[in-house]
Amino acid sequence: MATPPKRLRGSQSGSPLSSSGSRRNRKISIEGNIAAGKSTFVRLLQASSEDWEVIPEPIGKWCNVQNDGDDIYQELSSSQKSGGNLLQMLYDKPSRWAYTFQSYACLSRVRAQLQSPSAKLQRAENPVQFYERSVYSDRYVFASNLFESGDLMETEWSVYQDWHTWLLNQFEPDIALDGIIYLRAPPQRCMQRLLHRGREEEQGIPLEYLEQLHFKHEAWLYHRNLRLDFEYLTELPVLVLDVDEDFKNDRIKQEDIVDKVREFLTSL
Ligand SMILES: Nc1ncnc2c1ncn2[C@@H]1O[C@H](COP(=O)(O)OP(=O)(O)OP(=O)(O)O)[C@@H](O)[C@H]1O
Ligand SMILES: Nc1nc(=O)c2ncn([C@H]3C[C@H](O)[C@@H](CO)O3)c2[nH]1
Repeated sequence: MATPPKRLRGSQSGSPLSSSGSRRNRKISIEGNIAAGKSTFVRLLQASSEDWEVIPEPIGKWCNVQNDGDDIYQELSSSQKSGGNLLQMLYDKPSRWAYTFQSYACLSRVRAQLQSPSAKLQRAENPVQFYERSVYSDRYVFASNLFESGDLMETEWSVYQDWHTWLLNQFEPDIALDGIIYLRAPPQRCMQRLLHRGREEEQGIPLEYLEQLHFKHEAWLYHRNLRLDFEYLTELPVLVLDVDEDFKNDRIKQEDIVDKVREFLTSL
């Protein structure tokens, strides 16, 4: 069982202090169903404070898998190097690609959660890194759902959970979150936004899939009755924001949302 890292608290409204006395960077994950509006929300956050940095979901990497960084591939042409569009492969044939996808998604999320703050953030008074999803949604929403729908075999699910627990325990406290913001929207609204956005790989997604993912998010972050293997997660503060309504073109609603985020950060 993983326990939370020991942290020193700073002033009531400021960022906690690290053991060296400097302001400690806080890590917040933004969770929510497909097309709930996470990217839209993080763009709003990014524009709201110089102290806030967003680490987007590495979907570009999943849609164009490359053998980068490995010397033995240097001689290959770019088409030989390409591993293809893993997101498309997953949606076309989940039973074949679920395990590969979850491994790669988790690897890219560990990398993202270990990313050092930018130079600008290092100078910030109250630095906060916002992640679009986390190593936890990888497992407790997506992989778990793929297992329940029969697309991850029992052995694959066991192997995935084994290395997931081990890996995350190795990297704690560096990847531990300080809080989660759950963007909550009905699956029908997500479907509407998904179709409106028109990402090619997602056009065959049925409403039923979004309903399953919604159910997983609700159990984990709203009802909070999911069994978790990382002890600190059960106590982790969660801010639930209803994003059913359109706030894209409404400044007052946007300011209200940002105020709620500030208040949440102050409470951590
Ligand atoms: N509050 C909102 N009201 C109306 N439309 C919205 C709202 N939030 C997002 N949208 C629109 O819905 C679509 C999906 O939004 P977005 O790409 O931000 O979702 P996402 O949660 O990041 O998706 P994914 O899960 O695929 O990463 C976009 O076309 C966006 O413009
Ligand atoms: N199976 C699966 N596991 C994940 O960990 C995961 N994370 C994101 N996604 C899918 C949702 C969007 O289509 C698209 C962009 O969010 O990628 C995932 N799919």
